[in-house]
This record gives sequence, C-alpha cells and structure tokens, in this order.
Amino acid sequence: MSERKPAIQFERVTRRLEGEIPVTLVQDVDLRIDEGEFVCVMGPSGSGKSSLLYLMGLLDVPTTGKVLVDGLDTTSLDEDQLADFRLSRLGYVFQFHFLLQEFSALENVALPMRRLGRLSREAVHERAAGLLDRFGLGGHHDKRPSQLSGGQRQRVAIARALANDPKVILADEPTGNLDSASSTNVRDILRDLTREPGKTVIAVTHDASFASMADRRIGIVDGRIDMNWRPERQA
Ligand SMILES: Nc1ncnc2c1ncn2[C@@H]1O[C@H](COP(=O)(O)OP(=O)(O)OP(=O)(O)O)[C@@H](O)[C@H]1O
Repeated sequence: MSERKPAIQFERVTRRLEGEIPVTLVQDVDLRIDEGEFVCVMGPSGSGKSSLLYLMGLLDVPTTGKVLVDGLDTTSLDEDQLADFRLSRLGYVFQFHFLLQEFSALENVALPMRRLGRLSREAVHERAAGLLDRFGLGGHHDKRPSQLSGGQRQRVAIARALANDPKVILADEPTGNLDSASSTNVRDILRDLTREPGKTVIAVTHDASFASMADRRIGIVDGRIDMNWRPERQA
C-alpha cells in the first residue's frame, strides 16, 4: 500500500451560487490527491473544472463540505491565514499569465517572495534569477512581459508560481494560449516538477495528450466526478 501523504482532500464538497437562478458549480465531491502526484482534470466545457481548481487553491470556499490541504482543514482558517497559506504553500498558473506589465520578468518572480518576507533582498534576487535560468529565460531577466513571447511569458508565470517553493502547483489550462512548441515545453516543465520530492501538480486541461502524461485523470461532468470520463469524449 502507498505510504504517500495526502496533499489535497475534498470531503463532500459542494459549491453553490445563490441568486435568482442558483447555480451549482461543484457537487458532492470526495477526492484525495497525494503528494507527488501529477493529476489532470478533464471534462466538457462548463462542467466545473475551474471551479474545482479554485476550491483546491483556496481561491474560493465551499458552500458545504471541507477542503484539506496538507491534512489541514482550511475551513478553520481566517482571511489572513488563508492569504499566507496561498502565498507559501500553493502556486498558480493560469491560461492567461497575469504578469504585472510594469515589472520585469525578474521582478515578477521576486514579488511573491517579497510579499512572504522570508528571504533577504539578495536571496530573493538570486532565487528569482535561478528560476528564470532554469526555464531557459537566462537572457530575459530585465524584459517586461510585453517584450516576451507567449511561451516565455508562461514560463515566467511558472517561475513565479514556484517562487515560494509551494508543495502544490495548480494550473488552469496552462497551455491554452500557446503555440504547439511552447505548449509542449510548458507541459514538459509541469510534468517534470513532480519529479521533485513532495511536489504535486494538478492541471485542468482540454489537451488529451497533456492529460495522457499525468499519473491520473479526473473527469468532471456537471460538477461531479465522473470516473467514466475519457479524453476522447472531450468536448
Ligand atoms: N460566477 C458565476 N456565475 C454564474 N455562473 C458561473 C459562475 N462561475 C461559473 N459559472 C458557471 O458554472 C459552470 C462551471 O464553470 P467552470 O468555469 O468551473 O467550468 P469549466 O469546466 O472550467 O469550463 P471551461 O472548460 O469552459 O473553462 C459553468 O456553467 C459556468 O458558466
């Protein structure tokens, strides 16, 4: 039996939006993703994949049920604790890079470390530079996002997601806006991350070949886990 520790656990998680027309984004989801796993979340458009990822990333809270990260029940955390938890333990990569345009690549990667405040100025600079170098951006430290290609921007975004050495990396359609060469590059980077001890990568994707690289695929249909979902049925 596996001795792995759980990275993310959902216990009967439901997320509903109340309003004139209530919407159920995620319904009754029980889920466990272990440390070191590479998991892809797939399913038809509008099925609740991003909503699920937002709940995993503590960017949204369940209406009912519990989300545990590193075994800790996050419903007990207040706003400040949640912000600190997100900053130190979770890394996010979105389809759109969300880099700050007025900052250089290096400053964008340094920002989460500055906010966390655990490293000296020099150490932040050194770590940011090292991350950019690792992803083939050695000559681009001082460039603004607008001076970089789409693939380069996404690699900066991945470097930024790793800035505080989070244990869990959540990626929402990380290759959605990229050409095929950049897409392959970003996919390989994300897969390789799980070769580091204890790092977990969870990616929402419509890309069946990306999903085929994962240890496990989770299908989501109408806000529920569907074990019978197959990528070839992808809408
Ligand atoms: N704030 C909101 N208000 C109303 N409906 C919403 C809201 N956010 C999401 N939805 C709806 O909830 C459903 C799930 O959305 P979600 O973005 O999680 O799906 P998805 O599977 O990630 O979709 P896609 O593959 O198209 O990105 C969709 O039908 C969406 O339109």
